[in-house]
Amino acid sequence: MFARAVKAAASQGAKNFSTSSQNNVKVAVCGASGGIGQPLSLLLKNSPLVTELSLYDIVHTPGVAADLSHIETQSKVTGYNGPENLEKALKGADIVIIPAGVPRKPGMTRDDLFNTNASIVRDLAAGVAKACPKALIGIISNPVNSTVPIACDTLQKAGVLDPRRVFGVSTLDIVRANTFVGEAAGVDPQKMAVPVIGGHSGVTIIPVLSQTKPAVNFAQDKITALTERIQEAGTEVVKAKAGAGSATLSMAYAGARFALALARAMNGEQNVIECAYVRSDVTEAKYFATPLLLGKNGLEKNLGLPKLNAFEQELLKKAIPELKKNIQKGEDFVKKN
Ligand SMILES: NC(=O)C1=CN([C@@H]2O[C@H](COP(=O)(O)OP(=O)(O)OC[C@H]3O[C@@H](n4cnc5c(N)ncnc54)[C@H](O)[C@@H]3O)[C@@H](O)[C@H]2O)C=CC1
Ligand SMILES: O=C([O-])CC(=O)C(=O)O
Repeated sequence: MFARAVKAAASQGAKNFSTSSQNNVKVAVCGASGGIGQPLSLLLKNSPLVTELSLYDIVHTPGVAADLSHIETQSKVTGYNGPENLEKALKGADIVIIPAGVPRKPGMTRDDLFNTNASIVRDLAAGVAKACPKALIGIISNPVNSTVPIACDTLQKAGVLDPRRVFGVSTLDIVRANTFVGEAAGVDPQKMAVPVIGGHSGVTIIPVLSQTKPAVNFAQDKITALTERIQEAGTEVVKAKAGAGSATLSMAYAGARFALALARAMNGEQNVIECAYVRSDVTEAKYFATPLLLGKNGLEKNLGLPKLNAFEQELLKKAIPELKKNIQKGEDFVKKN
């Protein structure tokens, strides 16, 4: 089952950007004026799968919306500025993607963003609970390991949580793994499918290089180096941007890939598979990323843990305590606030 899933996923990265449209799909982007929000909205505007694009931010949204609305694709673009307009922005949304919040600067961990981003994600999730409780939600804002539990518990407090509809977007880890492993193996990265499981920070990112499709055969020191590069790839970009933020363009690509996978599944396409960070009982951690079969209501079937070799089992052992700590921190925040 898992091998078939990974193979199917291999063809999906490219497909996401080219499929023709069927049903109406309204996507709301919260944080639409930011470094990720703008190029992500551009990619969504360029997709025939999206029929309506609602842009929300606390600044600059009218300008971003006016700009995008001149692009010669069919979707309608609207812009909403400020918390008083949040519910209007979200009304009728089928998919809500959240890249709102501050990014890292060199020397910071993703967890250092918690104090600012926790309340941003909580307030946006509360808006979703009121305006579009059935929407599928993709959370990009860091620290994802904690912001997903925050969103879930906020929806739970409002009495509308359906855990199948809430996803932490870890697609950039898969995109990077496909690129780095493809480059090392001499395979077109678009044809590479590397499962990446766990969470979205440092040791919680677990690339499963023993289960790539096509299979690759590297010496252990190469596997260790590739694993560490995938785990630290976000920091690689933060350092290279030298104070000007973190990954935005590759994240916009990854966010669009994930949002359009949700849209394709909503439209009834079969066998749409992506890894994402969700409420899970696959490991001891209450939230965990694994390959997921997507359907009309979001998570249709969790495809579970891929087969792990001894090296990957050690990675999993290191990830679990850190994940549990990050999850607890998010849950405590919602209890206290
Ligand atoms: N999941 C992942 O793989 C990745 C996650 N990220 C995270 O995405 C987030 C955004 O990053 P960037 O776009 O580079 O930051 P940015 O600072 O360029 O943009 C953030 C946007 O959010 C807006 N915003 C702030 N508070 C808001 C609120 N209450 N409601 C709506 N919008 C609000 C800001 O006005 C700004 O336009 C960061 O937390 C970053 O760490 C970044 C890269 C990858
Ligand atoms: O590293 C960061 O802060 C942004 C991020 O999550 C990534 O690029 O994977």
